[in-house]
Amino acid sequence: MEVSMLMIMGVISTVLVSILFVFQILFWATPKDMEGIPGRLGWPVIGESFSFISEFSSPSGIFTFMNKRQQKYGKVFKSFVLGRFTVFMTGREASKILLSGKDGMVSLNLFYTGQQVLGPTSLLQTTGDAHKRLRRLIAEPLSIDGLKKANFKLISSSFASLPFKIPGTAFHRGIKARDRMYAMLDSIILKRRNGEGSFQEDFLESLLIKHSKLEVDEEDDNNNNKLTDKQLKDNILTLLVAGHDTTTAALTWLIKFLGQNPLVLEQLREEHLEIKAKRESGTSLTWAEVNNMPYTAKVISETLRRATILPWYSRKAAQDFEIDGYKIKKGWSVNLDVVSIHHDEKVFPNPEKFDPSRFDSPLRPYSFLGFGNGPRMCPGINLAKIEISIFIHHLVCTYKWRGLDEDDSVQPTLVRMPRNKYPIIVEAL
Ligand code: HEM
Repeated sequence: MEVSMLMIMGVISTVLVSILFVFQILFWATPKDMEGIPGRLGWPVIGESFSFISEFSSPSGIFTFMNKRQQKYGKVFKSFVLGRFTVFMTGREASKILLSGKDGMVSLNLFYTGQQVLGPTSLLQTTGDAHKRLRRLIAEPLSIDGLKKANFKLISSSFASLPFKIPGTAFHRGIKARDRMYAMLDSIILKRRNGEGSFQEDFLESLLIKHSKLEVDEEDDNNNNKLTDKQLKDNILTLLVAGHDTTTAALTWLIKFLGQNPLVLEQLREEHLEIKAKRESGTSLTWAEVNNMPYTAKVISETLRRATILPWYSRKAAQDFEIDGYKIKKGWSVNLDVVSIHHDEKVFPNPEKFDPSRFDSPLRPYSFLGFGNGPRMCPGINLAKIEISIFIHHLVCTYKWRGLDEDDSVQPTLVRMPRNKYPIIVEAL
């Protein structure tokens, strides 16, 4: 049964893809409105996706792809990548317009597969006032005050790229993983509501106590402060997905950059050994200590600048607007090229160098976007910084390490990560 279903679905998909292919070859052209935007679309159907993906995995990452085209066409150019007509843009002006979300100018532009896996009430799928409300409710336990109480555990989940829900595909596995996560959350929520098991003061508990209700009651004045179980589950999943790969990638790049920059490591270690020396032996790091690690904070920012873990921020124009003299039309996919912003020589001289002292004095807004900016700025910023700071403390106080494979290529996934995952040999100091 499973095999014949598979075959039928395979044939249907092949026919559909072939029709799409022929259609695209026959009618392949820039959408009329986009003609005024410089740039080229590349081959029918695939556009410039091959060079996009192959340059994505090169040591300088997507920067080469962007830089070549910016030299030729300027800060705003069009392309066709990963199945979409897209306008790429860079610079502080573009960041301000796309990230500040002023006047509802843009909305988030998730791929179809991401939309399916995350569920309709995820923070990433809502816009405008609904988004603001969800952020207020979901992000509160992630604030510094919330975190002081919480013991938030991150579990991995998966995203997929090709939209074929056929057994064996990444998309299918992602949907299955999502369903397993929902079932797990259902059973945990039920147990907690019935008071079964030991009480746990964690992120889920704080959401359940404060916000959860079984159904939205239109008559209830407090409605605005409550979440249904569906909204709770969609958003816990969203936080897990958004928080897991980003944090692990940041830690991997951090270890790589520190290994390659012994002077930075030495200065970082000094900061942490000093903190450790002042602490009574056997006690844990305190909030006051984590909040007073100035050099560590700069090392984290420089890691996020140099690695640019999320290399572009994707939006959909919610209305017509103009940027650098080009008219952007409602419905277009517009991507902010963050790698170029983080490698702008005027703001970050010698941009390839790993140099935390760049953050000695404050930068102009929208020059550094490690956690984004505006209404969609990362709500996990505090949690991520705390996790990384604590990790650094134990790492540099206890261990030394060396890289086993200095291959510099990058994994071609949405979250930038060294392709070899940077294996190391660790020894006690
Ligand atoms: C080093 C780790 C992290 C980095 C570099 C990072 C980076 C970012 C960036 C750049 C954005 C904005 C993207 C855009 O404007 O399109 C973002 C959004 C987001 N991040 Fe993070 N993040 C990290 C950790 C986390 C953690 C730990 C969580 C959850 C606990 C999290 C949850 C989210 C969510 C839910 C959004 C979407 C917010 C919205 O659309 O309103 N992130 N992150």
